Amino acid sequence: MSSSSRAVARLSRVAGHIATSKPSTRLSSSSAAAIKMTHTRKHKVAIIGSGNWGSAIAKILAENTKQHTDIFEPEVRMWVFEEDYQLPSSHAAYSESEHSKPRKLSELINQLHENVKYLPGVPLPENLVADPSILSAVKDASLLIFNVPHQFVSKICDQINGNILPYARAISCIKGVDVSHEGISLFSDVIGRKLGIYCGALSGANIASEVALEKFSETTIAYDPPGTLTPLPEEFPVINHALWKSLFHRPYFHVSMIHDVAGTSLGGALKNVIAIAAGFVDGKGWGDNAKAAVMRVGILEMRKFGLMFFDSCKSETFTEESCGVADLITSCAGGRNHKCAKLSVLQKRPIEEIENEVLNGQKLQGTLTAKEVNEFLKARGKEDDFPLMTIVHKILIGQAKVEDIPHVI
Ligand SMILES: NC(=O)c1ccc[n+]([C@@H]2O[C@H](COP(=O)([O-])OP(=O)(O)OC[C@H]3O[C@@H](n4cnc5c(N)ncnc54)[C@H](O)[C@@H]3O)[C@@H](O)[C@H]2O)c1
Ligand SMILES: O=P(O)(O)OC[C@H](O)CO
Repeated sequence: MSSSSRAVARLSRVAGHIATSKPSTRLSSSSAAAIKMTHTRKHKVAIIGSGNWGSAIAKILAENTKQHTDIFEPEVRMWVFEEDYQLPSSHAAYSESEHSKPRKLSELINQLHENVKYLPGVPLPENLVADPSILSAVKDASLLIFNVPHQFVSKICDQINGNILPYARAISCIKGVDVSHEGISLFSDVIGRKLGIYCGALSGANIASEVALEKFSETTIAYDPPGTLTPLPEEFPVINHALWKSLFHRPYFHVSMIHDVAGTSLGGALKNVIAIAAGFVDGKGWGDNAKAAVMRVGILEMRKFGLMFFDSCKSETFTEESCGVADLITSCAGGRNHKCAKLSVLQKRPIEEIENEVLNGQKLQGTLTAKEVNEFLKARGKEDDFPLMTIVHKILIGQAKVEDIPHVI
């Protein structure tokens, strides 16, 4: 084992996340029936985050808590990073007396049942309550769903540390990695370590706007808790694969449950870097064959990265699950990272300028991830093992050109 993978394995153990070689499980859509009905308490669900994906997932959660009231409290709290928002006069609910000035986004969401800024045009269930106080949002929640751009996670965990149920369990829907001088960590591990709870991961080929419009897609949830957690009181329904499936699965959003948290998280994080390369190639107008070459090399580098640095990572997660190759394909076709990279080539402008101009407050994850992954690889002398991810970072910082991409394919 290399020194870096030893360091990573140490970090994983500190986080209490030691992967096993358990096989993946695929559950039937009637998994709610598989949950024993001997409990007297129900799970309360909170979602931390209300951006584009945060709101789309919150909609799913609220639909399912309303449907499975034997397992879940119907009300879902959604933490909103508060901001003022001016409702456009073209909005159907606009009234001169109420909306002529900017209003708090959380108030608008609760009044209109729509996240008018980050998921406009999509009705949200009325049992979804926007909450600008993070402590109030997570209070008494036994199921915590983290869904914010990855750069904000650490601070959020610091804010809620000590204010959550000790037996809560979490799922991270975040696509990114945490790089520090100690090494690289999955956000599921960061959340678990900072809060002293267990956190699994959800990731898949899931463009938020499509999921929100209930166009069919599938996703992967990885959940593999160690046996050393603060026990869940017996009054609650047990938190297992069947329970998570009841919370996330919809007729239009199919869930595959597996145990490989590292592979699931890394697929979502690293494809964002490859999607930038695909956007560069499309910006140049090199065609679908060139983009396919980028995607082929991209999935190989993603898998190599996982297997080299995370002991628990499984090859098949990248090739067989939605969080692997399928997410890479959709992101290289219709994702924000691809779109902004393409526009930056077409308009010959930095990608950050494009991000600020066209995303209306939504955040790219690939630019920061390219930098973070490069820092990690460079410190270990491994840049040459990952030439595509390395060249993307160099193009972003002006040390290479898009024309250099074919040389690393
Ligand atoms: N949008 C998608 O299609 C999609 C799909 C799957 C996964 N993801 C992943 O889900 C995660 C969340 O993405 P998203 O699309 O919901 O977010 P987003 O891109 O819409 O980002 C905007 C959100 O960030 C919040 N924010 C801004 N500044 C903040 C701060 N200082 N502290 C805390 N929050 C702040 C905003 O209030 C808003 O809720 C990301 O890791 C992303 O890669 C996104
Ligand atoms: O829009 P992107 O590039 O952040 O990608 C969105 C999702 O991750 C696609 O699965």
